[in-house]
Amino acid sequence: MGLFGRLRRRKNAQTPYCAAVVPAAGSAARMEGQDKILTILGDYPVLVHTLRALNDSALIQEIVVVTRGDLIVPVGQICRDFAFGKVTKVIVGGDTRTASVLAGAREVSGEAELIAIHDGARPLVPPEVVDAAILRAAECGAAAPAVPVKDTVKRASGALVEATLDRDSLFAVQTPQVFHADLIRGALQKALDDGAAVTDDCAAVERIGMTVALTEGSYENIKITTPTDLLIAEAILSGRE
Ligand SMILES: Nc1ccn([C@@H]2O[C@H](COP(=O)(O)OP(=O)(O)OP(=O)(O)O)[C@@H](O)[C@H]2O)c(=O)n1
Ligand SMILES: C[C@](O)(CO)[C@H](O)COP(=O)(O)O
Repeated sequence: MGLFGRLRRRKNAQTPYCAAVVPAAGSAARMEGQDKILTILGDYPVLVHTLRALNDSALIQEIVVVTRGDLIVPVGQICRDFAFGKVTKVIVGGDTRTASVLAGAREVSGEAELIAIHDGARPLVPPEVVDAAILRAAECGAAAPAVPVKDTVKRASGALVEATLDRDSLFAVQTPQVFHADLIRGALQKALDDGAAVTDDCAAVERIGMTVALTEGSYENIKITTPTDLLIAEAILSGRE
């Protein structure tokens, strides 16, 4: 039976077994010297917020954390200290996000039919965003949360505008991006083999001709990329208390 046939058959049954892969092996080059994975947000490291959101999801059965070699010990300690019982492995990632995600996707258990890839640097993902992406991927094999872009977006050459893009068709994509396990392993391997620089996992799937469904994201599901994002994240967190 084909990839999507197997998933469709389960549509009205239990949600397929879903493993999360958390890429947290980046170098945080845009953070002006702060290590964004371990930096404190509210009372806890960023990664603690991220893992708590995934560990608490009833639709996620196991979690593989991918980190840098120099962070293996502190990250492992965090998983024990905070009793994240679904974390089965903490492994070392690669030079690119794609290599890190693929390393994690290869370490999930054979039971996993779906893999939800969620940036370690997106600590504020709401539970309904996680659920919606997993449930949609269970139906169609590939899904990711997104929000409509709020700015007017220009295409430019240097500092000269070439065109104003149609905002109604533009979305900012987030994580978790959820895929059938074999599909994402194959797509990421092909992207690496081809030397294709993809900035998200959907792009690896798109480039082999597969369709990705979008689900409702959240403007609070920001990625900590620059120091300003940490300030915004603190404000979002305070608003939740
Ligand atoms: N080789 C890499 C690069 C990135 N990531 C992870 O992918 C997520 C999204 O990447 P990004 O925000 O770009 O993180 P960094 O690569 O650390 O940031 P920068 O590009 O500023 O160095 C982060 O959780 C990051 O740790 C990873 O696991 N392995
Ligand atoms: C995967 C991602 O978070 C989706 O928005 C994003 O593409 C990562 O990109 P970055 O280049 O690592 O910031």
